[in-house]
Amino acid sequence: MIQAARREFAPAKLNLTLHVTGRRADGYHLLDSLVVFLDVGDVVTLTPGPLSLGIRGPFAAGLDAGPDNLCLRAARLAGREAAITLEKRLPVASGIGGGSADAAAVLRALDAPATGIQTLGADLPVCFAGRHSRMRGLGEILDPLPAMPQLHLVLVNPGHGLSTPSVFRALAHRDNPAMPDPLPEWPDMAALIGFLHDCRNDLEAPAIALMPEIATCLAALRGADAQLARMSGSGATCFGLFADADQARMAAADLAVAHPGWWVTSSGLAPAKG
Ligand SMILES: C[C@](O)(CO)[C@H](O)COP(=O)(O)OP(=O)(O)OC[C@H]1O[C@@H](n2ccc(N)nc2=O)[C@H](O)[C@@H]1O
Ligand SMILES: Nc1ncnc2c1ncn2[C@@H]1O[C@H](COP(=O)(O)OP(=O)(O)OP(=O)(O)O)[C@@H](O)[C@H]1O
Repeated sequence: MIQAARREFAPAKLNLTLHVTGRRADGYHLLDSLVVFLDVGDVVTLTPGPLSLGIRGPFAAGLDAGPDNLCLRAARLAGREAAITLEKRLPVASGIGGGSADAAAVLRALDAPATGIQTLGADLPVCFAGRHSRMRGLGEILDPLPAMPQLHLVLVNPGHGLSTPSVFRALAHRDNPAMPDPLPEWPDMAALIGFLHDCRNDLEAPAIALMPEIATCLAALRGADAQLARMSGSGATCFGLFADADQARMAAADLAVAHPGWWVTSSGLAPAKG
């Protein structure tokens, strides 16, 4: 059992790019992705007590607190007991890694080692490290990114979850080109955005085929003057990059008014980890 209470932020994960470069015999896909962490996220609090989970917050209703919840699976993997409270602020099954972020936060709060964490999900290693990374392999090969300029983001989710396996199954071409190696430096946001325009999220087209509203989200971000709009992960959350924090905040406010059923928020990057 843990000795003292711990509170841990579980930042949203964003795939600025997601290239699917192959598929293994076991059906898992090889990825090449720029992954960054945001200043929006869930919060987990652990207090001494037998293993338990309570969920509150705006997206609590969409999530089961049973034994399959990734917070409980993470604690069991670590072999530790704690009373866990999850403040669910991120939409569930939305391509921004909520479950993986929560599991990683529980493991950090328990000072658990990284051993075996990928059994909880392909996004676990990057979320556990919590560092802006180039992520390859199935998600286990991580290289820190060159210094990132500050980004001014708006996240938009159409309000329905999307299953990751079904998006991978709907992918038409599985052998797509990787990102350049090595990656260039990005001295400012313009350089990064120029680079991102030459990259892709290969899961965007299959996700749109399954949930056409994703295309509406992307069009709305572009209509709000985003310099780049793209889907994250296996969707359905999309992000727009804006010129500055004020423009991002104003675009988020306008989009929220125009689309009351959507989850809309402005965000910056989480502070870089050393
Ligand atoms: C798409 C990403 O969000 C990109 O960051 C992640 O790779 C998905 O990570 P995750 O949600 O932790 O995914 P997991 O729970 O491990 O896998 C869900 C399902 O996605 C597919 N999957 C996932 C990762 C991967 N490299 N290849 C895959 O084919 C598999 O069908 C798998 O059963
Ligand atoms: N703590 C948790 N938070 C969110 N989802 C969880 C959690 N525990 C288990 N799950 C299950 O995991 C599934 C994926 O949820 P999650 O929010 O991690 O997806 P995602 O944002 O699409 O992730 P990714 O970007 O890694 O594909 C959901 O269907 C949900 O039922």
